[in-house]
Formats: sequence, C-alpha cells, structure tokens
Amino acid sequence: TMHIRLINPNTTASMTAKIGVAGARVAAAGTQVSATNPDAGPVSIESHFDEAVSALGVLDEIRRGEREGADGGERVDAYVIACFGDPGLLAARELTTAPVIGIAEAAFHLATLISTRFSVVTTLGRTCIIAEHLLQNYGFAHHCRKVRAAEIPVLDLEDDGACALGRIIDECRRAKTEDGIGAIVLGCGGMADLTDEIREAVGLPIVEGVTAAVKLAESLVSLRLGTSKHGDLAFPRAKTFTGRFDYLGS
Ligand SMILES: O=C(O)C[C@H]1NC(=O)NC1=O
Repeated sequence: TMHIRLINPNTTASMTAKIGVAGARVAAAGTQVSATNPDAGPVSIESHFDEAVSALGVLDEIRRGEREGADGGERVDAYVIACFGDPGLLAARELTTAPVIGIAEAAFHLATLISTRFSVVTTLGRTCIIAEHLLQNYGFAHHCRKVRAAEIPVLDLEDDGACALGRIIDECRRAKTEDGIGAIVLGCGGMADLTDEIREAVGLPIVEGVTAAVKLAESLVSLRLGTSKHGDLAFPRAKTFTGRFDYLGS
C-alpha cells in the first residue's frame, strides 16, 4: 500500500480532520491517508505573517514523518501541504525524497487540464496576492483570469452558523458570469468538504486542492517519481542552528 501524509499547516484540529476525510474519500484502494497539523502555530493562515510562521510547523511535520518512517514506523510515501499558500513547499522538498505537493499547485495543474482559463475563489481579500504570487511562480498566471475572495475569515469555514458556503457560492457565480472561465479553483483547504455542493450550485467544474494533491501524489509515487536530490532540492548542508532552533542542527 501507499501512505500519503496530509499536513494542515494551521493548528485547527477540526480543519485537519476535514482535510483527512476529503483526502481519504478520493484515495485509491491501496492508499492510506493520514492527516496531521503542528501543535505550534497560527490557528488559521490568512496573511503573509501567518504563512511565514506556519512554514516552520510544516517543516517539523515533514521531519517527524521522515523520522517515524526511519524508526520502523509507517513510511510516508508522499506529503501534501494542505494550505492554499503552499507554505514551506520548497524547504519541505529539501527534507525528503518523497514527493511534496502543495494544494494550490495541484489545483492549478488540474484546472489547466480541463479549461483554458479558470478563476480562484479564496477566503479573505488580503490573501488573494498570495495566490497571485503562486500563479506567477508556478507559471500559471496567464491561465488564471482572477483571484477572488468570498471575504470570509478562514475559521468561518469551521463555524456552521457563519454562512460561509453561501458567500463562496455567490462569489463563484460572479466568477462564472464575469470572468470568461471554464473552471473554478477553491482557494482554501478548509473548503475541501464543500466541493460537491458548490459544483451543484454553480454549474462549473470545481477543482479542490486537497483531493487534487492526493491524486497527483498517487500518480508520482506509482511512477516512482520523488523529489529530486540533484541541485537545489538536495538535503540541506549540515550546520549548527542556535537558540530555540538548535534541534534543527546537525
Ligand atoms: O489562504 C487562505 O485563505 C486559505 C488557507 N489558510 C488556511 O488556514 N488554510 C488554507 O488553505
């Protein structure tokens, strides 16, 4: 069997559980999915500051997965960074030979296979720039018409009374009407349980990053394609880390 570890970089357990359920639902018969989050870090990620702080927790979770695999625990065959900013993605890739896939990157790839133009619908307007930077960095900027926000705090997705679904559907409908697109990418790991309802309500293909990343991870593992160790993604050079980061040293 294959083991995929989903890492929720924020520290909200209910979102981690939701991400795990969404990933397990689409996983192949021979694929085991586990979901974790760091115990230290922001309860939600909705700013450059939150992204930066959460990256350290992602790296701790990768190191833990690698250590457990080496100590006779269940080996991790692939990691998913289940936050739409893909925090710590390249640093995480340096730490393992397994594939490491961000949910934004995964969603962008699949959206370009089923449409010539897509829009993104994320949470707070201030985080749109983060998705825009990723689109540039990954080479998908000209495929994306617009990064939109439902203008909801991330944790409203964990609050049934917050009517987050209605606001997301409304923004998706505006995108469908105004953006000249063929598909929509959901811009938050916390939306992973809403895909079917949104697709029904909006009438467009809806690409969701957690499920996209799980299937891409399965593909890479099946093709024996792991993170390259030739060049910039090689394991980091041994060095001392001082102060509270001394545990990272070797
Ligand atoms: O950037 C966002 O709005 C969504 C992002 N924040 C978060 O805590 N999980 C996410 O996927």
